[in-house]
Amino acid sequence: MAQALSVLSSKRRTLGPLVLLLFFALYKNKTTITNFVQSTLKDPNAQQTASSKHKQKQARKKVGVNATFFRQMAKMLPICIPSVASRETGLLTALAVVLIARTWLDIWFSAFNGQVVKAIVSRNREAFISKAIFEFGLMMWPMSIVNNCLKLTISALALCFRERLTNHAHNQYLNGITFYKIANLDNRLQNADQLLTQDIDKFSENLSHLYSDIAKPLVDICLFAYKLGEAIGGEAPVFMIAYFVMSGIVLRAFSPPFGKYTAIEQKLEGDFRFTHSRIIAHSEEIAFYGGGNREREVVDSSFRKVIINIKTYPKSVHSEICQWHIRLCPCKILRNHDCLLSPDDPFEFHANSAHSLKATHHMGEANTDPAKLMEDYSRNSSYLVNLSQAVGRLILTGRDLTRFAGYTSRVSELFDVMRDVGDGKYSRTMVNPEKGAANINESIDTTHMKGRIIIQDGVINFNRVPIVTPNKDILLKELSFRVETGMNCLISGPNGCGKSSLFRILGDLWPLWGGTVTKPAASQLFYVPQKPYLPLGTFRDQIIYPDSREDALKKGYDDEQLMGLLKVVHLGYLVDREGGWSAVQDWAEVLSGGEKQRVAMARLFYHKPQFAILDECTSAVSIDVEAIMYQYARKAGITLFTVSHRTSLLRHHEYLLRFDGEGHYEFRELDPEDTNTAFGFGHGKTQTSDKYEE
Ligand SMILES: Nc1ncnc2c1ncn2[C@@H]1O[C@H](COP(=O)(O)OP(=O)(O)OP(=O)(O)O)[C@@H](O)[C@H]1O
Repeated sequence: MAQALSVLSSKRRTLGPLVLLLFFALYKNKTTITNFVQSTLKDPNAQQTASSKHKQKQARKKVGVNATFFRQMAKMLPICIPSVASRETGLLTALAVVLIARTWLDIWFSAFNGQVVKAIVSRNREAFISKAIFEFGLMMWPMSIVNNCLKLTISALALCFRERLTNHAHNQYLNGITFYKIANLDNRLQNADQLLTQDIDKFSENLSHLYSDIAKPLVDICLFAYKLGEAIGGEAPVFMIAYFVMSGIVLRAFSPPFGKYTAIEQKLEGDFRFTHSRIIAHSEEIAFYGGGNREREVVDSSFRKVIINIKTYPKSVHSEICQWHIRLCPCKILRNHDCLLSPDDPFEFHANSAHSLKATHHMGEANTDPAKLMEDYSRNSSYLVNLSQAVGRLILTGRDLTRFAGYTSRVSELFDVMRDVGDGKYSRTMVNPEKGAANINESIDTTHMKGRIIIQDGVINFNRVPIVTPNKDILLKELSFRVETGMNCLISGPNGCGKSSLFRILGDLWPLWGGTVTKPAASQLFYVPQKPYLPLGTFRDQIIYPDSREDALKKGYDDEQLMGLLKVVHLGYLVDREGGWSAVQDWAEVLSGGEKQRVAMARLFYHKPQFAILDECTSAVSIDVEAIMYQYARKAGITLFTVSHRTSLLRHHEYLLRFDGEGHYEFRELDPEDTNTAFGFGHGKTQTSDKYEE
């Protein structure tokens, strides 16, 4: 009874933190309260704002420990732990063993503490030396080994999770042209690079910690509660656990939406990183324009958003309240509890210890030996502190779990988008013409589209194919033409009329909305853009990309053969200049614009496809070398589609496909002398860009 009264009196002290929490919750929810007051006063404007805000809120995804989180985890966990016989299961088991060992050592340490205190109080020199020096010295070894094993196992587990998730993500991201679709068709993900690198890493690290953060306190609670029950009866652990459960519920109810904050934080970090990546990618252009200051504004503004988000987010205030309420407050209460008197006050201790232990000692008669009482005090106090810390840690893990939900939401969205895009579904925000300029989110399922593809060698045939952008803008209602091997075709038209779009449809980058496309297999179509892509690797890799050296040798191309191709494009000098075929450089920086375009043409000759699409890809090449390259292509049996405004190219083509930019086109045989109609001269929108011909 005395104990119960004491517990009640201690409870008063918990009101302080609860009041603080209430204020904190009111502060946090002030927007909600304002909305509530406004709607109660029936202000129509306020109501409208509240309703539109509500719609916006609904539209925004809720990130937290909810049903969605558990669904997402149910999909992610099998990726992280693929089977019972996996490395991860082994590490999880090892971690469980280490955690139990750690708790066992904590229990040993609590008992040891008591014995050392007893030795000091009873002035037993021998016991003190054997305990404090020998036993403690001996136990330091397993303690440090267990602690290190704990850290090592957790980081090994995080690494395994990261490896699994990253491999899974790479398999999906680099499967076919998923990476292109994510960047160009679907606009749900911004900065996929941040998701694939940082977010997966953070998710893995948090997941591995979460396991130990949940498992360790649970083991601690069971063992320390049992030990404490044995020593002083069941009331103290029961009261303590009840106190913490209540605190947990209150803290959980009033805690800020950590999951949402984490998701926003990661997105802003991704945007910030993107601003820097752009500076690296476009350093030359920015330097020529002297755009350093402008870029600085962009980078600073992005960084400011990151900082403001972190500062606005009352993480530290909440964390302090939690720490105080959960860790320190109960310890203080329990220290003041009548069974555990202040050791600073030995007289009071002596006077009250017998009564206290009698009241709380489960084992029956209290011992009045001060040394024994001191030992019990020290050991039980240690059990209590450990128990309180374990329950406190478990509750704080709830907060970490909410933050973890933020990473889970981002990584899971990455996997969802990759899966959708891989299945031919994409979603994008489009301008809704019926509702002014309002943006709408539209999901497009390309698997239900009516377009048909027929694979056939030696021909490209478009039969009533609409040219439609991913935004569903119709550039051309129907396009029909047929080109067979040997019929080079020039494509002309004003900017933005859909020339490149035609090839995106031909190359399966964009969905086919209707009609029939007949074309050879993908390996027999080759695309050469105006700005050629130069991969990481050796100079040889630039010519044979995406083949490896082994592939090239299998096709009969050794370095000598490759040199033959380089000579066709007048680049034979480059091999010596750059240090040989195996030299590795940042080729995009080292080569000039014309050299890059000629490397791309050498690559075309190496692959020798049936058809090639040359999209303004010789704009920086001199006319004489350009002519040599076109003649070589014809000899090699490569049929060309050329997008260009250069009149010098007319003689290399037999057919013309001309768009007028207003939804019309013509397909006809080409008269090499007829430069006016070929390029639509006189048409307001058409322009030439041939700097070499003047
Ligand atoms: N990923 C995309 N999403 C939405 N619209 C796009 C996308 N790419 C291009 N477009 C739009 O499609 C239209 C046609 O673009 P396309 O690149 O085919 O033009 P083009 O005829 O090749 O122009 P240019 O001669 O300037 O290269 C343009 O209005 C462009 O804005």
